[in-house]
Amino acid sequence: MGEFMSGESGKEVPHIVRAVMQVLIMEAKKVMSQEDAQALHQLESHFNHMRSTGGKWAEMSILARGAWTFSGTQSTFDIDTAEEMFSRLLTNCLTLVTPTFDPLGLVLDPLAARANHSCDPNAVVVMDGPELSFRTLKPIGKDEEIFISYIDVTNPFARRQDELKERYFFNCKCSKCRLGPTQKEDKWALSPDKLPGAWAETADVIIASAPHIVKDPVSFVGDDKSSQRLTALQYTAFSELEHARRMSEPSAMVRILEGGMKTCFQSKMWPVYRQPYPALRDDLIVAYISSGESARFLSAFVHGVKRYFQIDPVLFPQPFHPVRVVHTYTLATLALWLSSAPEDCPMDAMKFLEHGIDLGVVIFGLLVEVHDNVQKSHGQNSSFAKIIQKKFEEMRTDITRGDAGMIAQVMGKIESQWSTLRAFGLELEV
Ligand SMILES: C[S@@+](CC[C@H](N)C(=O)[O-])C[C@H]1O[C@@H](n2cnc3c(N)ncnc32)[C@H](O)[C@@H]1O
Repeated sequence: MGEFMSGESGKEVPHIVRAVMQVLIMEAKKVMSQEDAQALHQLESHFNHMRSTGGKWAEMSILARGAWTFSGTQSTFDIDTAEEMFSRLLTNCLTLVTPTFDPLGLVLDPLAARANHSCDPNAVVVMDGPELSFRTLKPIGKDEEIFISYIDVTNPFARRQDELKERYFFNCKCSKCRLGPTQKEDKWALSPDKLPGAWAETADVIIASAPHIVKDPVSFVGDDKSSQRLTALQYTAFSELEHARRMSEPSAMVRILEGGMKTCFQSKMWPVYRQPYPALRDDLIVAYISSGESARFLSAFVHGVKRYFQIDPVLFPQPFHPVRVVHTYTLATLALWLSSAPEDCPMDAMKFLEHGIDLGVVIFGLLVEVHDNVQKSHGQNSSFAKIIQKKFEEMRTDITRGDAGMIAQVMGKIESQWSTLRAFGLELEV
């Protein structure tokens, strides 16, 4: 099974361009096995569909031409072949990620590319260096089709449908989409007419400056005035998420993400698990950590606690869902940091004491949970499972210090600590 990857930072040249160049060169120089080349050419490309997308294709075609030119394969392939390869990779590449889902580039695996999409998938793709595996989320019977997700399936119905249509050229009719916009992803906390006055005014200002927003099909809530206001706020919150994702500087990201979260929180319309509210929080946790500022680690921890109790169990119902396991591990790592660096953050120790939080018990409890689920989420022999095993052993040694009875004592405290921790997370208003 051939596998080619592209780019690590890719700031200058888009990953997709590097990937196309790499494939064209591999084919031209015949370093790709015949079997792989055959598997590659059998993949769906949607070339004709893409060419009919007007302005969007004009942009893509420039990138495809660039890849063809810089690959130096013009004497082997014509531009149509290069453009078709571009479409094929766009349809079939997966994002190359670390075991903790940090994006690195693109990967194309002709076998993995055969998996179709569902917004209620029975499998999830996990990567570990050069290895790619499908981990089950539900029992899959013999001859039953394996479905993965190509997009963020926690998004509302219209957004999922739009993304799949635009990028993959199909109308999703999965078990979840067949139910339409009726599921948890589409629930508002209140009906649109309950929008607080200050936010109604903010929405009116947004609409006055860009009236087309109220018809945006992906954010559309309804035609009456209150629904139009909610459409405008939903459009704005998603735009803020996209804006933050284009930033490279953590403090700029923090500012924009906090603004987006304010829209979701203060308008009172968003349940804590409705997108883009959780995505803004996820990115904010990462931005706080990336800022390297110790004061922000406590904020990251508190948001992580809220996510752990109130969001992840709704968005990822399986405790072994790899994303949920990684989030729990991130929380354990933050707690470890907070417990070991009180001199950097003198307020933290006080804050935890005031709340009756015993960080040692919390860290151990979180690590027990990750340890219990990592075999299913990432696989027993994965590098992530090995890291968890090592951390878990270190923590166990630290707790026992020659007295094996200490583990039982700590385990006995986990339950009461969990209600203290939950209450601590609930105190965070945003
Ligand atoms: C990565 S390929 C998946 C494999 C492809 N079905 C094949 O047989 O080679 C992605 C393409 O498969 C099709 N596809 C994937 N999931 C689908 C679904 N749930 N319903 C309809 N078409 C789907 C779309 O044409 C999409 O662009």
